[in-house]
Amino acid sequence: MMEVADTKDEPPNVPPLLGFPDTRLQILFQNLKYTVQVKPANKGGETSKSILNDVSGVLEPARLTAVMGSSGSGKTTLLNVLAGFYKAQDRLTGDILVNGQAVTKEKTRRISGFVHQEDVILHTMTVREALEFAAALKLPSSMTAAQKSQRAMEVAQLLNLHKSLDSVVGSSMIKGISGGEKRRLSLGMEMVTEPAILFLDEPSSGLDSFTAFKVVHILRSVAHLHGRTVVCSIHQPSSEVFHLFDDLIVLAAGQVIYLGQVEGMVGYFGALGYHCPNYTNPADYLFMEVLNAPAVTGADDPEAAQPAAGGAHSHHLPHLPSLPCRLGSHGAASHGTAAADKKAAAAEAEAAAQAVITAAEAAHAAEEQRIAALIAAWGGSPQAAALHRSLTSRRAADAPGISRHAESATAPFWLQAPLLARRALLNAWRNPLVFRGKLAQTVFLSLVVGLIYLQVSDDLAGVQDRQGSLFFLVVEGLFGSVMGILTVFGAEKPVFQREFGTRLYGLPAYFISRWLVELPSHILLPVLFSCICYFMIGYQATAAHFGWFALTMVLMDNAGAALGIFVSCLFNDLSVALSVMPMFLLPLMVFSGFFVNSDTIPPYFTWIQYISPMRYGYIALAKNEFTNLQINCNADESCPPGFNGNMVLENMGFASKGSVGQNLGILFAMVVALLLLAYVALWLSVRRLIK
Ligand SMILES: Nc1ncnc2c1ncn2[C@@H]1O[C@H](COP(=O)(O)OP(=O)(O)OP(=O)(O)O)[C@@H](O)[C@H]1O
Repeated sequence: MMEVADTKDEPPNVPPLLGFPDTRLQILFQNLKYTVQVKPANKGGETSKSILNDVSGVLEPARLTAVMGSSGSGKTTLLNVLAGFYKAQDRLTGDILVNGQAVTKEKTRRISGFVHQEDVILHTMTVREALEFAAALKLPSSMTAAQKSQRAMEVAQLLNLHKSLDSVVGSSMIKGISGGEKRRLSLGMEMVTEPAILFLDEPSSGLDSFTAFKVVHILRSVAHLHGRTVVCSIHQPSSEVFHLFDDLIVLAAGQVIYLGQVEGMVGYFGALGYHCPNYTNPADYLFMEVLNAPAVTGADDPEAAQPAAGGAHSHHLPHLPSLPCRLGSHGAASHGTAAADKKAAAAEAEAAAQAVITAAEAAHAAEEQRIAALIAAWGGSPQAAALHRSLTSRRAADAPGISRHAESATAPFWLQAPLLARRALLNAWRNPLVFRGKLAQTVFLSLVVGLIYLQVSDDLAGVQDRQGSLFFLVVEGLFGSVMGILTVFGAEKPVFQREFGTRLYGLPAYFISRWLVELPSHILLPVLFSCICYFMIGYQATAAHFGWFALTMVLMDNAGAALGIFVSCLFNDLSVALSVMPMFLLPLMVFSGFFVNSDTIPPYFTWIQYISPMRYGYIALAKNEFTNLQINCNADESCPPGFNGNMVLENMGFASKGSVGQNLGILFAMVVALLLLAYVALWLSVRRLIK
């Protein structure tokens, strides 16, 4: 199958992509079996599901290989397995060798690029930015920024994206580039480096036939001119596109039914009795005649229900009984006759429906048998025997190994972090509603709380107002920021997971840059909040008191943000994260010292108060406000003699709970701990992508 025999013209205007070394990698896979654990809906326990079964083959460098098969036949799974994108808990047996060398998932990722079936690109980026971002991070550091940028533009030109360079990618909410342009952009982001192996899962889906032809032609050139190993899963290509491929792997029910040169496919299945009519697209023939039996075209046509001549290829549905077609009876029929008629009609309809079900089941069983026969035919074919001999001899032959040039570069942290920070800033800038929403919420809530507690009195009623307002502020500081970040971070997580999975950047650079970009808003907004409500409420009016107050609000906001990131990392689904958030927040709130005096908390719940940021925030605010506060009780209020703020703190159980500074120190440590937990949770959520 696999010598480089090129009889087709290369497309005229494909520039040589890069002066990258001509590293040629051959992938050999033998007896691959891949099984996943599935939890059937509405049933307990897990069951194993076999997806690939005894799949063997070879993918040659400088060849363009198509993987074809019906939907669900295992094409995506085969590409994922070969490219190292599968979960550690799933079971893969068999061998995958690259240039004769066994490879880890991580190594495979370093020597290959993968264009996934779904395009996941940050929706606020423009086409230019997305390509330049990929080029800046993936191309070697020996290239200058200008060279990387030029490379990105070359790829844009090649993929006909140059007219949309400044359009944003867009999302379901924001109109951006078209689906086909998005597909080409995903391809371009991988092609900037021209990896030694390029896997593409349905690169032409969503493209018109001319663009699909152009894209596949480019892939063919990349393979032929630069010695790359290019493998695409593809659905129903046009005849022109089909003939651009060199080699073909056909899968059915997770097994190989053909592997060889594209040109040999029709002859192979023809020998099995699947005749390809003249002037038919071979890909259509494969899908319509070989992979799927044609349905009955006319149930009443006796010829259509007969097996095809030759017998090997008889796969029509059995003749179905025609359904009764009754017109409503108008006239003089008696009630009794009508009821009997109705009953007979119902019985007839039921029998007909049953016959349809039985016929469908029989057709399904016949179809399974037919596919099993195709699998067996391939297993016993001389082509498969030759392939196995060749695989065995190649394994034994001196393996050339993988040249280090084949491994794509990973940008260092100092390059990744600023690029990610810049992108996050641009993202925030282009999502102004998020910031405006937060600003409006800050101003609105600070005015509301300011107006509710406007100029608290210094009598006993004022003590209650101070306690209530301080607790409200602590809760608002945490809740507001938790919810804000949970939605933003949760929505962005799929992009991070995809980019991290394709080794665009590492977790430290992403996490630190993302946090640093978030940080200013988690400082400025709580300070603004404090400025508005502090003086409206009329707390102790000294610079030191205000300073501690604002610092507490900043730390509460940051604790909320860190908690929000932590929870959004724990759950892959944003709606789950949102719905479980109260479960985290309510206990922290209840045991913060406002609802239950901290000295009277039941012993089995005491630990919760120590992990509640709201507790430390509330103690800090209460101490800041009540320490040495003069309270002037009215004549009608029953105050103990010498009643003052220090006695209020005694009553609240806070007198012995450390100074304002100490509580803020603990709060700061909690913010750091929550950020570390969030980092670990994020790492765990993506670990399966690389382990
Ligand atoms: N993690 C999984 N859990 C359960 N079933 C899975 C899993 N991954 C794949 N499958 C099943 O394995 C089969 C092959 O899936 P795969 O996505 O590889 O098919 P495909 O040929 O690429 O299909 P399509 O052309 O529709 O994309 C399907 O029946 C699919 O439902």
